[in-house]
Amino acid sequence: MSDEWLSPEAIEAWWASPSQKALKRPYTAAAVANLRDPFPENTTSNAMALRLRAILEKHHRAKTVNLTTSPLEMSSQQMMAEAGMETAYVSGGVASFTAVTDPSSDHADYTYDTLPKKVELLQRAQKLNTRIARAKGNKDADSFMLPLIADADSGFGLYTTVMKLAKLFVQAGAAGFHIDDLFPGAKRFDGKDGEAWVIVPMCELQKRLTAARLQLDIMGSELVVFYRADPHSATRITSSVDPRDRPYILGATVELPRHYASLTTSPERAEWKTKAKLLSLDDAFKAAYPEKYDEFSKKTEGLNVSEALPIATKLAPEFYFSADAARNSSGYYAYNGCVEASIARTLEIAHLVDVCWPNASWYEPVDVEKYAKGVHAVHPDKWLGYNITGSFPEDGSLDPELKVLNQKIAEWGYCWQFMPLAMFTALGVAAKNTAVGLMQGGTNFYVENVSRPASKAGGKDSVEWWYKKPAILTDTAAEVIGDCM
Ligand SMILES: C[C@](O)(C(=O)O)[C@H](CC(=O)O)C(=O)O
Ligand SMILES: [Mg+2]
Repeated sequence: MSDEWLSPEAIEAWWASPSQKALKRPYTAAAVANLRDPFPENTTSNAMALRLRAILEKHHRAKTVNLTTSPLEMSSQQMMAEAGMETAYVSGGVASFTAVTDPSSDHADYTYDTLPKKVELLQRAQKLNTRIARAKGNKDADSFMLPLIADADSGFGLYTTVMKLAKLFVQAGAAGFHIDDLFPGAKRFDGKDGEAWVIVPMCELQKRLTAARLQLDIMGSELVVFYRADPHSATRITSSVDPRDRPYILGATVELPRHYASLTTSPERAEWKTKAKLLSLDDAFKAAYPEKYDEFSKKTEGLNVSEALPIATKLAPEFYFSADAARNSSGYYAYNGCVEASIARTLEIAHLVDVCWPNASWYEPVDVEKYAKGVHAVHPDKWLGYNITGSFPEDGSLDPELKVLNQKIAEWGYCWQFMPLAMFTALGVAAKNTAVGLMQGGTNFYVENVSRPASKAGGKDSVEWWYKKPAILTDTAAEVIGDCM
């Protein structure tokens, strides 16, 4: 145990260092020192996180974007490194199919240690690669180590789980992770009924990110925290408690005999939504009583929906608005997802995170540009991330736009972009060719179409794994141990 490690002054000095100085903590260095373990366990994670920080800053300054994907295992990860990719993403969506005992669509319902375990495996694989390369005399062996940016989803619970999760990621050697504002357990991808994208209130998001930051500080961690903003896709929010969510919470403006939650069929629900004329409290009041809106607005500043509603009805006794009527059978409120909501949230929490990313399952250029402008207007030095997961039109209609997409993304100020499913899908394509080839061409197909191209693809080093590559380490160890005769 070193005095320096447990000294609040040393923690403050670290907070003033280049990697940390843009962050603002709502707690003291003394509180962090009190919570520290006797010894730091951040070595690999810190080295990789500092490497990631340098990469992000380089691209941010040059107005270029670092594009990457999600490796499934050591082989695809090594190919990414050899191809010159500078970072790698560890996707929860991919893990839902490949790192669990019961694969399913991505509901982020795997255990909270699933992604840290995946990171640990990939990290150790990278280290193995590095040892092999060094044993073969490669002076640049270190370049095989890609900083891994992992999916921490919603943090899997309240602050204690978030802290445990952050700890596991540091121990596993992650360079970064992202946390979103989804409600754990409610994530769905079909979204047919508009109930799939449920976020927590602003205060809960802030607690999550503060908990993550606190755990990283406790561990003396340089890990890069990404806020994945989901409000622009959200259709539901678990609570109306936070005044900052008031502009986006929707309520019925027409009184109907039954509330939304009591309806069971999709057509009934759709009809209800049309008849209820959903609006936010402010928009509803403004539309009904434009002449009284300024007074309402002044009197309700800083109040949440339930606090502001009685003031509205005092000013206009005939006014009807009910956020409760629009709650669904899980009790969640209706939410007007829009890019403005994502920007507003990002600006509230920017001091706690290093990278901000508007999560989208499809290319929405107008919103992507708006988000970057909105965040950079206030925080010009904040790194921005971007992803596209969705499928692309097979008729090629979007191809001309996609050809210049990365350049545009970079111009708008994004320095990191990833396509989480690219490698997963590509391996499927390669697997199909291999399976069909083996069926038709037998062993000779393997030699001609797999192992020989693998040797060529690896240059001096074959990309064929099995015994050939790591054998050099076994031989070296055997030499060191000797015969002991
Ligand atoms: C990027 C992502 O976090 C992932 O797990 O790969 C996805 C995003 C998506 O599929 O659009 C997710 O978890 O939602
Ligand atoms: Mg995910």
